[in-house]
Amino acid sequence: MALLAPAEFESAARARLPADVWDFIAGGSGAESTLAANLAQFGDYALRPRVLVDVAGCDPSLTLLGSELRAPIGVAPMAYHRLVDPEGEVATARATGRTGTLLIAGIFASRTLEEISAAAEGPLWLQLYWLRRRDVLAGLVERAEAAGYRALVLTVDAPRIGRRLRDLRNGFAVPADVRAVNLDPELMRASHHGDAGASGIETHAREQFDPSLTWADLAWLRERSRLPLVLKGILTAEDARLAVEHGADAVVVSNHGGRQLDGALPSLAALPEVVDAVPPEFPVLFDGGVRSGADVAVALALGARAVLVGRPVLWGLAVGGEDGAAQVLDQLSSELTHTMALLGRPRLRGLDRGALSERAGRYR
Ligand SMILES: Cc1cc2nc3c(=O)[nH]c(=O)nc-3n(C[C@H](O)[C@H](O)[C@H](O)COP(=O)(O)O)c2cc1C
Ligand SMILES: O=C(O)C(=O)c1ccccc1
Repeated sequence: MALLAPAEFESAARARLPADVWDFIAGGSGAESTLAANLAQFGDYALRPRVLVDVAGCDPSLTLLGSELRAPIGVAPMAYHRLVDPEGEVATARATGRTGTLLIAGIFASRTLEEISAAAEGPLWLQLYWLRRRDVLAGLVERAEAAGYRALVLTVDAPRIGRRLRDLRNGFAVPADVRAVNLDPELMRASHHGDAGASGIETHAREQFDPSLTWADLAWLRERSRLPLVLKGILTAEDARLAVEHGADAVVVSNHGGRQLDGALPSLAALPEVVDAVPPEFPVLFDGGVRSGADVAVALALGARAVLVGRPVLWGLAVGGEDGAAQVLDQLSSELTHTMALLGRPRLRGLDRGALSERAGRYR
């Protein structure tokens, strides 16, 4: 049966993946309360459609930090796309190119930065974790610039990895044939050895991530690159202001898809305070629980400039490789256009809080 909406790819993907890989992708940290709340929070909002507005030229295109997009939609940085498809990030890059969406490749990509950029027709950004080995980080930044990546996304919500109980129970280890090929194998060794009580991912992050990173260190990264710097994992007005003060070019409101601090506020609940804390033109991106074009519209109406989508892209990739990922992205983007038309807001700028009705826990 045809899969007609992003959410319909979930069970099809699950049926195709080994149980421990499924758990790694689907899971969150702790009791998974933040994971669930990310989805549930969209239920606080309903759309307020205006009628008899000319929507003949509905247009969701935009330029974001110099990157031209056909829709305000990007693929959130995720490790190891080869866990779900043999072509991995190369397939994802072709899918974003076809759909005019953004790809944020992860530092733990399972294809080289150069292979990914050769496959990408559209804009490409690179996500980084702050490794203890700053020389390795500097090398990656240099390679990214040379390969045409257009922004750096530093993930700031992971001084250590969240306690992901599914991965601990499964003793999840990254399979030997799926590798973070942009990093020295020596740095990645722990990722491939899970056992009951310790996932490979957690051990690896404990060894390699620098938990002493603070705001003052950002200058080091700034000095090494002229690319725009995006901070991913901001959930409060206080940190949004600090991000602006320390020269970030954008932030991503995110709780890492419920995979880091369990009990953290749902991403959508944090969005308005972050938007209100930054200057009017400062780009605020959003991720966490976006599963439909209507969800995209809600996040945009709350002030996000663009949204990132995580798990649904891996579902698409697992089900149909490049075509599957492209279908998910295409569906999100055409659902958004459809929503804008029926909502009577044919322009992204017209999507504001007036498009929403808010009642806690009421609508879904
Ligand atoms: C399998 C998987 C791997 C991820 N790997 C990373 C990563 O390496 N770096 C990062 O910043 N975020 C990572 N994330 C978090 C995503 O970038 C994003 O914040 C989250 O998935 C958004 O929520 P959603 O899946 O509900 O759309 C990962 C998420 C998943 C599901
Ligand atoms: O960031 C993550 O969520 C994640 O799953 C991950 C994967 C590899 C290394 C570190 C974190």
